[in-house]
Amino acid sequence: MLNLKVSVIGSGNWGSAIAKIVAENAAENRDMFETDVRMWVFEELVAGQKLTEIINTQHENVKYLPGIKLPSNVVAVPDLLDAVEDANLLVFNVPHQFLPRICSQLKGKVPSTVRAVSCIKGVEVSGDGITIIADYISQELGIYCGALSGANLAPEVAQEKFSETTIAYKVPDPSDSIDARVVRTLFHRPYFHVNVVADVAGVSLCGALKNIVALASGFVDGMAWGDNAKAAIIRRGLLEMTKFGREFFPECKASTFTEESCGVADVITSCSGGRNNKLGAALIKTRRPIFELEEELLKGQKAQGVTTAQEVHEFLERRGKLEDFPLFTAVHDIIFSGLDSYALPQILEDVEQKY
Ligand SMILES: NC(=O)c1ccc[n+]([C@@H]2O[C@H](COP(=O)([O-])OP(=O)(O)OC[C@H]3O[C@@H](n4cnc5c(N)ncnc54)[C@H](O)[C@@H]3O)[C@@H](O)[C@H]2O)c1
Ligand SMILES: O=P(O)(O)OC[C@H](O)CO
Repeated sequence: MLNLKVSVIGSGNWGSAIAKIVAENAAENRDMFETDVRMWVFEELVAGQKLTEIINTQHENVKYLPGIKLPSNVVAVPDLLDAVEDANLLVFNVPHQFLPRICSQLKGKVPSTVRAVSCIKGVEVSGDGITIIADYISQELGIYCGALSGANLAPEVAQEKFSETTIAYKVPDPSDSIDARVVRTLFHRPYFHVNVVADVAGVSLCGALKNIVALASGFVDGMAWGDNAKAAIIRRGLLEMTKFGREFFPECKASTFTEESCGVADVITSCSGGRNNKLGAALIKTRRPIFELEEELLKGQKAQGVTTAQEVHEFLERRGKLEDFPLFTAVHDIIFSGLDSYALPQILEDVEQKY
């Protein structure tokens, strides 16, 4: 009996869907996990009632994952430190811009034997440095952290429609009771197939960078340019994603970008039904400020590509590499500098020979 206590940090669209999966598996694998799964909720009032109370009584996150019944062993907890107390395994799942504050609250309060998996799609940039989220969590909290990322639109996963995902997890200590088998057991479902690999950097970068590509594919939708243009954006986006990985994270495996769910598959799904794609299209159609549109369209959910495009742009600029990533640069400039999206073919043509 391992009796591992699992806590999910985050309760948004994906946070709630992942808490559902983890709770289903905790209930079915009592030899490995404690049945109750705590889910930290950033407390807010919904129609005058605390969201944690609604989740714990109605078993539904009515704001961020409406229409989906959560298992009764998902326990919503408003206090972050209460949510992680005595936990053996932490599952991080918040929009990445909120992570630094969460980590600063947890710093020094989590034993080094605790293990973590990050489901967050983003990066941390400071100065001319860039850090994948799993490493950021490891550095801030002094614990090992792996990464989960895949072609996983949360509403479809929550409705138990078939999808696949990739988990990068390298057991940090051979004596660990939390190994790849335990991690897979926690996340794998008949409708949610998990493949465990070792490439934490590759899996993390795929998840972060595809959101920039999805914004560009939204621009294509906004201009009604059709499927050929979208395929071109996907191709160029994948080239820039792999080039970025090769150049700044040489430990990445090329096969992660092509063979795993977190790679090509996630680019395809995000460029079809994702929030970043939707926001990119709305931007081109309205030319309204992006964060205003995000609030209006997503109602509290976040499109991570916007902040990631800003962060990646800042990093590339400091490194003098903007010209080597014309699509990433154009996405930033279309959102923040008023670049005309109709210039995309010209921009991409000018640099074609660089690949
Ligand atoms: N939604 C999806 O389909 C999906 C799928 C795969 C991966 N992801 C990734 O998962 C991560 C989490 O996304 P999500 O969809 O669960 O979130 P979301 O977009 O639904 O964001 C809303 C969440 O942010 C929280 N929040 C708002 N203000 C906050 C604050 N100041 N501090 C802390 N939390 C605050 C809200 O309480 C809510 O839980 C992201 O990196 C995202 O890219 C999302
Ligand atoms: O809705 P998006 O654009 O945040 O994408 C959601 C998931 O990352 C798709 O895998």
